[in-house]
Amino acid sequence: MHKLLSTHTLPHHALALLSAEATRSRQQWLARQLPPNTLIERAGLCVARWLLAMAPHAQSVDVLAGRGHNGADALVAARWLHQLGRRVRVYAPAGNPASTDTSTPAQLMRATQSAGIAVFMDEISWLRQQASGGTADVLLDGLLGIGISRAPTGAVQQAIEWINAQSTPCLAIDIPSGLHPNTGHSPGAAVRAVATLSLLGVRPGLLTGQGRALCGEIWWSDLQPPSAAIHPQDAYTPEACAVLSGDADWRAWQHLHARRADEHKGTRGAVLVVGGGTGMHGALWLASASALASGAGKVWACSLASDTQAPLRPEIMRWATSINPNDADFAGKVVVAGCGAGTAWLDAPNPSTHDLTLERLLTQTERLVLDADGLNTVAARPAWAELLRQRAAQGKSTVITPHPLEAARLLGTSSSAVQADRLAAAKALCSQLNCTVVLKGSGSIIASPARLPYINASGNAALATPGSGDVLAGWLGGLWAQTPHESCDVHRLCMVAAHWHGRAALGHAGPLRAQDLVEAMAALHQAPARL
Ligand SMILES: NC(=O)C1=CN([C@@H]2O[C@H](COP(=O)(O)OP(=O)(O)OC[C@H]3O[C@@H](n4cnc5c(N)ncnc54)[C@H](OP(=O)(O)O)[C@@H]3O)[C@@H](O)[C@H]2O)[C@@H](O)CC1
Ligand SMILES: [K+]
Repeated sequence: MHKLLSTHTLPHHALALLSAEATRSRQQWLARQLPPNTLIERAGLCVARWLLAMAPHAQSVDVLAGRGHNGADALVAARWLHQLGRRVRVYAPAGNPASTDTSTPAQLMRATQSAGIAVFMDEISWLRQQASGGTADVLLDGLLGIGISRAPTGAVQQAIEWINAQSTPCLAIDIPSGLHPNTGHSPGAAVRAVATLSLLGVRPGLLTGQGRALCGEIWWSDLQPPSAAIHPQDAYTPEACAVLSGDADWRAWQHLHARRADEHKGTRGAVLVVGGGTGMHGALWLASASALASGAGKVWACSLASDTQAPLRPEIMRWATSINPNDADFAGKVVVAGCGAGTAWLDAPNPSTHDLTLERLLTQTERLVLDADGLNTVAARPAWAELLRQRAAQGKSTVITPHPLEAARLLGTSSSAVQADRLAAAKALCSQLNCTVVLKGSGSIIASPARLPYINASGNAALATPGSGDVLAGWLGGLWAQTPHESCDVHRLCMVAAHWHGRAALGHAGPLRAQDLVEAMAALHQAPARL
């Protein structure tokens, strides 16, 4: 049993994630090699141990069991907890299985009743029992697992709503009931747990969309005895559908790009940030300050408005081709474009103010991070979307960093449709625009052509503040500028930048204001390892 994620901890290593379908095939593969019901018995014992470790004080446990195998896990756990002297009550809202039902969950239900555990089959008797017997110390959610096929209705829906109305903490078996294991979307009512124990691997839905908010702390178990040959749970598992980022990749980037004693600013790359339309200079300055704090050697900021204010940091150079004619080409620079750009590129730009039209950036830059209003502009101009799409074939690299609404505009759909399946949306954008996509939001997704998507493990609601996305775009541009072309894996680089961004918020109750976020990220630069 391993702790994967909490408000104060992140996974050390990247972890391969399994879809519900891949989990089922793994389950069947394991079941064929073991005596009947071994996995369910292991799962139930594992859940009981976990509950006792999470709530050692708990003397009474209310177990909610559905009619599938998630409920079966709950019933095995109930039996163990009962044997260990806890007061256990079971509520099975789907009712008594038919006497002719020989399925494992039905057999376990009969065994639970024969073991003398109090089992309630209807809501009225359950609520009466609550009123007379008092509340339990902890709730165990085994209503629905990865077999969810629709939004919960009827007695199951009511049981979910009952759980969420209690002040008693709820621990979820495998997945909070009602949450979709692959998408992280809940089509209706879903349990809000304080912790979730994922079984036989981890599904992506726990880690993106509503998953992080509903799961609480995330734990997992491969259900293998310690001596067993473990099915490899690393980033190279062939059945994986995505990979969760870990600290190790982030640390490795820092190790590989540590500053050597003989370096100077010219060896740390150059970034040009373009944005800051009228009234939105803050976004430009935040992205520029972030690129600078990431370690980039030279940072220019180009404002798309004429009423430019002083930059946030004196180290940042102002870009105007009339001022710096020698710097007027993009060679060797990473360009971060769009932060606070507003509609500057759609309204006919004034060439005397700047000559950085979006068309020019799309056709001439070698390495481009397109953010915010740069994306809204592309969404509004199909011809520019086509220019973006063609960049890969011309050997130019592009990263786009949309939030769900920007992604929806690019895909011609709604943000709720994007949020209903974030992995699919990121992959669709990636293939539509032939570039790397960082889909922001809870559990950011990084998708690149022909690569397994990453889900970012770090980050929390402290980052849900204005300017936070500008900081990410600038930091990403800064890291990219410091990574030599020949060794640059842009997909991985985006994961490192997103992980770094979220890591700065670890343990913050929030809100983390964007300027403070830049400083918090800068504080995470690490000294090179020593002997
Ligand atoms: N088998 C094993 O060896 C192992 C299994 N494991 C465990 O099994 C879990 C998967 O079990 P599972 O496949 O039985 O699905 P599960 O999630 O319990 O529910 C299916 C039932 O719910 C019903 N139902 C569906 N949607 C509904 C809705 N919205 N509202 C109401 N009802 C709804 C559905 O009914 P139906 O759609 O058929 O009408 C069906 O009766 C997995 O998450 C893990 O905990 C692990 O311990 C490892 C070993
Ligand atoms: K559950």
